[in-house]
Amino acid sequence: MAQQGIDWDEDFDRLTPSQFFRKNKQMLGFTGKIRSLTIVFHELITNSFDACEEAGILPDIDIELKRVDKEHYILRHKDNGPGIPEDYVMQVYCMMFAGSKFRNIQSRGQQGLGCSGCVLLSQMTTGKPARVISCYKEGDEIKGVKMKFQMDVENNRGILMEREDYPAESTGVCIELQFKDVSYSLAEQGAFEYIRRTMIGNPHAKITFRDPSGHKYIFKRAADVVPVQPKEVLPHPKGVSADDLMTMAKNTDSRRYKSMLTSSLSRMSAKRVDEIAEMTGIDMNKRPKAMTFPEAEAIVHCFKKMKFMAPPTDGLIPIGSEQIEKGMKQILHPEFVTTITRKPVTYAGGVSFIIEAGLAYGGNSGRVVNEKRKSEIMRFANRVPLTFDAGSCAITEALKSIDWKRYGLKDMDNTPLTLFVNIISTQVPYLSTGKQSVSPEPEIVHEIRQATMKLARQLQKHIRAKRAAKEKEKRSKVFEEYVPVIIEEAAKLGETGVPEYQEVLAKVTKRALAELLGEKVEEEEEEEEYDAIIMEEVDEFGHVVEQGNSTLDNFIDDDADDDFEE
Ligand SMILES: Nc1ncnc2c1ncn2[C@@H]1O[C@H](COP(=O)(O)OP(=O)(O)OP(=O)(O)O)[C@@H](O)[C@H]1O
Repeated sequence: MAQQGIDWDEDFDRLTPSQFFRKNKQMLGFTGKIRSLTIVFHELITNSFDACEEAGILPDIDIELKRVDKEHYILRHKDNGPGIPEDYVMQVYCMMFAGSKFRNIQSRGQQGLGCSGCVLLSQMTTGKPARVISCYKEGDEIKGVKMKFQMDVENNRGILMEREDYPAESTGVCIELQFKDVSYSLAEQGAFEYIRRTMIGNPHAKITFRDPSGHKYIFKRAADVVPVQPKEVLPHPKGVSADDLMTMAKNTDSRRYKSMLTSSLSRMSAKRVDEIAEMTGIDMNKRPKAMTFPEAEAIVHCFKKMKFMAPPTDGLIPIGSEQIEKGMKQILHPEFVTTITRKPVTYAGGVSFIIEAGLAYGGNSGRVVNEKRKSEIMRFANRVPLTFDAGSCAITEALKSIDWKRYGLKDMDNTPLTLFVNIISTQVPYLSTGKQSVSPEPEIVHEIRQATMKLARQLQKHIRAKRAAKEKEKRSKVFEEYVPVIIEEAAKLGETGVPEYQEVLAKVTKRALAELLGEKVEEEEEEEEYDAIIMEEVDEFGHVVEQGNSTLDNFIDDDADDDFEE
């Protein structure tokens, strides 16, 4: 009889992270053809932005997507960032959970998965190698290297196939990957829309995109300042768990519990540690390596009961309402725009975050569906557009819970309106590794509601003022039509000449109308001008459209296409 159950020698095995994600690529966000390609754009763009900003460089990104045949594409993505030193190139692109952002710092990347996920998808769908040119500084010298490699999934590392020096003039990375079973689309969840939204949240960036039909779109910079780099912040006592404390204790260089707690946590003074010692009876002079789990639990229990100052907020750098406004004006050319950046607050007791929001109305706001403009929601986390999994997201939940009718928006769906919401945090509580939706923590939902309700009130004022102005014009016309007739007829009846009445009429109509509308008579306020349109030849989305040859062709030898014949 065949043996039942587990054959431990035969069956017991372990997966490398790459093997795990090869089996579960949906966990990296790679589901569906359109979505998969958008996620690739997302990963490469966010990495370029993070790298550029860390180095104080205004991002200038060139993307080219060539269609080889239906659902088979070559993607070239080039940035002007600091580049990746040669020794790290294959780790970045072939090793899952490897990166430089595992600190308590606000950045778009958090997990060390993005780049290698793209290489994995490319390899899984085409079997083609990745090609990278990296130009980086070593001392005062700029070095360049050109590499061709594949991912060794079984061992979570890269296999180098070719390498040569590259004559570098400036720093940056250019990666070329091939994909099958993906699809380029102009739909809301497609790659083009992803770039459009990215530009609203990142007005300091420039992206040049050549689409598969050869159209070149230039999304120009609307702001010339590199965002201030957020500082790394220590975790707040209210935000740590017993397990976090155990990890700190294992990895600290401090020699006592006391110094470990004061140096690893924010808002933790020696006096507060003495209070904890008194409450728990734990000797705070012990060596951290000796910390037991029950001790860690007791300390965290104290944290929960104690009062601390809110976490420091210099680790959070919002886009800023002025910049959001610039981004929205640049891309949407709205009739009206209003933005807000709320004060930092915390969720889960100790993780700080900031909500920012913008509302654009009229112009190119909203999305065109069946030739009609509908309202649209643009969700962002740390400036990155969240394009998928809207249903479960805190932003959707908050916006759904608002009674828009109270703000005069009776048919919200059919209003030409774009609502922008961005959550800034060192720890955005994503619902999955795909990082497409934010967990609906009550504090986050509350903040989003407060921000958007404020914007809705501003819009209501604008719509009311517009309506009143129209009404004014209508009534003015009535006065202007009838008053001259009355004056002329009265003159006839009184057998006198017609007096000069135009100047008086102008004054009277203004006053009479104002009284009718219950307003104070004031000088008309001049509308604020903005130089939103800095593009030359624009298409329906308001972007420069050019035709011509690819500029990227010279960057990587064009032997990529040869691989298809292999
Ligand atoms: N274009 C680039 N220029 C310079 N460094 C880069 C670039 N792309 C990636 N890196 C480096 O490679 C590391 C790994 O990137 P990867 O996308 O895999 O993860 P991540 O950005 O850290 O996190 P996440 O998985 O959440 O996106 C980054 O942390 C960064 O240090």
